[in-house]
Amino acid sequence: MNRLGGGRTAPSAACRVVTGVTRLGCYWCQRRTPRPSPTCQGSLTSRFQITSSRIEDDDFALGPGRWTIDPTKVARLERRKQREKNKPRAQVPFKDRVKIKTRGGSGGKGSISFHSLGSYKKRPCGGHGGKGGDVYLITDSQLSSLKLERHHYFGQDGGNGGKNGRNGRNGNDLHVRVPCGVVVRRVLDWDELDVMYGDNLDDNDGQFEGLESEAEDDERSEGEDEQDESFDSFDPAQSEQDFEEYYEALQSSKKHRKQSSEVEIDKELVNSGVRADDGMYHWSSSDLEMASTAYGLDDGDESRMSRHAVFVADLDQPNTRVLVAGGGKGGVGNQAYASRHYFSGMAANAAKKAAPGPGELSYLELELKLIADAGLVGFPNAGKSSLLSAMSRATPKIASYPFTTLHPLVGTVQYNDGFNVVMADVPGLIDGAAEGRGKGYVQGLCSITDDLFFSRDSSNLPRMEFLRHIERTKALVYIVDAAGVDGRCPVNDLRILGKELREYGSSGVFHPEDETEVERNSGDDEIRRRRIEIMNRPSLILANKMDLIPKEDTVVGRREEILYELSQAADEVGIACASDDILGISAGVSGEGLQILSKKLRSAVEGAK
Ligand SMILES: Nc1nc2c(ncn2[C@@H]2O[C@H](COP(=O)(O)OP(=O)(O)OP(=O)(O)O)[C@@H](O)[C@H]2O)c(=O)[nH]1
Ligand SMILES: [Mg+2]
Repeated sequence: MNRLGGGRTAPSAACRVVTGVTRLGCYWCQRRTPRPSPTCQGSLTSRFQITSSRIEDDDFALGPGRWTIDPTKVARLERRKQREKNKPRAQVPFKDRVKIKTRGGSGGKGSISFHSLGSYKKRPCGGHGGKGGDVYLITDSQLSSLKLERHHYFGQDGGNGGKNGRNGRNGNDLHVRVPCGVVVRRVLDWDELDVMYGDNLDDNDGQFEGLESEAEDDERSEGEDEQDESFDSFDPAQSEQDFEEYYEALQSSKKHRKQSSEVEIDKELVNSGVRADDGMYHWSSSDLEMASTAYGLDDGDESRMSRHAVFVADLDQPNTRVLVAGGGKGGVGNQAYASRHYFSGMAANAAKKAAPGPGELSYLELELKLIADAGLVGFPNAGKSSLLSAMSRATPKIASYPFTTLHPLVGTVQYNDGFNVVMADVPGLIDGAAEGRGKGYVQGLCSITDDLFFSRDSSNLPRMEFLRHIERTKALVYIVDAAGVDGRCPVNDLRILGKELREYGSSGVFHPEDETEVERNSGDDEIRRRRIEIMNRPSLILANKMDLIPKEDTVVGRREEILYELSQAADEVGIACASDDILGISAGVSGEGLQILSKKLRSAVEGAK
């Protein structure tokens, strides 16, 4: 094969891609400098720098004893490559709610095998299966969107046990990267609630494997403890009796486990609703009761039941992880019974226990609540995105039409001493936002309301969901268009913004019945508190587009007048803001007032700590 991938034949369809070729040689003899020879009639006509370009057959003009590449085609390829290089990097599409399915890897099978040689002949020697890999969610501060690669995440299966006591390898754990600020909820499905409440526990195949494998573990350790038993004192009759007792005990323990399945919901353990040490999820009985009364267990509406979700974790710190689906336990190899059931027939009963445990399956709802230090709140076209792009390295879309920004975006304001303020730009608010009016993120909301897993009523107006992205901010930055480019009055705008946020904070969008009992008592409580205190946060008020108001206005002191009126309006609606925190700026044109703004922003964020 030569560099063109063609050997001494003409380039074929299978060998068209030329990768990493820096210089073309003679097609026939591959020499850089073709020499006339009896075997080579070729001559080099052009030299090009080509990397990972696609060369078509018809690029080769094979003349008598000569070949060439169409230079215009190569130049075109080069230009295309350059264009692609200069293209702005595609932004990861924003998503703040996602539903995923996770399953831990299955355990490996336990092996049933017997020694075939020497004094150990026929003695059981099957190794145990390896444990299945777990699935974790781990936070990554580099990510800002919940746009995940897949919707299904499975841990690796454990390896099977082998002969001669070789245990299977454990499956690898899987870490799913999510941005910071993700609230994880686990969807309770019909089956799970049925198991908790229903009488038909025997029909629930596979519900108790976890428990069985725990018992297997106990027995495994028992078996291992007893491995020192002397084989000289082995009595087959006694052994048979032992085995019967053992089998009976096993059966009764299984029965017991099934009967006592409700004991699994340990009332003491359950307060947090997160995974307990035994690897199982526990829910508070009140939570389950709430589910049963809310949806009615007997009405047979499975889809409605499946919407009940339980709070699992609030991942608000970077590099924290939570186990969402545990791997199955490995099957027990028959070496565990080596001492107890010496005869192959008896040990072969171990085959029942050699089956591996399945990995845990869980359906999760992930909800991203951006964690920003400051949130930008303003009407469409006020200049929020312009301000974010002027103060940080974020590249939001800026345009003169309203609702340019349809999903939240964060940027970082960097200070010389290393201090950072993360600022969130959210879609523009309008009058009635707290009741659900507005355009921001409507596409996302439609998909959410259609979603089986969310208990939102699609007949209602879509809520201003993106406001929850400013729930976790420490400070708020209100921004109004001081020049009134769209014919708006900045002072009136501020009044409306204050009113909408107040409504959102106190009742409005906030629906306590959406919260589960566990959520109310755990991490999300903090969010509720913050939400209610939304108006008490340190705030700045910015009058943007000051460049459009001349300093020497015909109306004397027009700029000062606007700032004064804004401070009056802030007092009226109860925005926590001192008079010197009301600034005139020009975010998109002259950049005036941005320096003082960065200082004020820092002190507001620091003051809120
Ligand atoms: N004259 C002037 N125009 C500005 C200034 N800041 C922003 N603009 C213009 O105002 C228009 C809207 O700016 P954006 O930053 O997209 O406004 P926004 O608040 O993000 O708007 P939405 O995303 O639609 O909510 C753009 O045409 C900007 O060029 C400014 O300081 N002076
Ligand atoms: Mg915008």
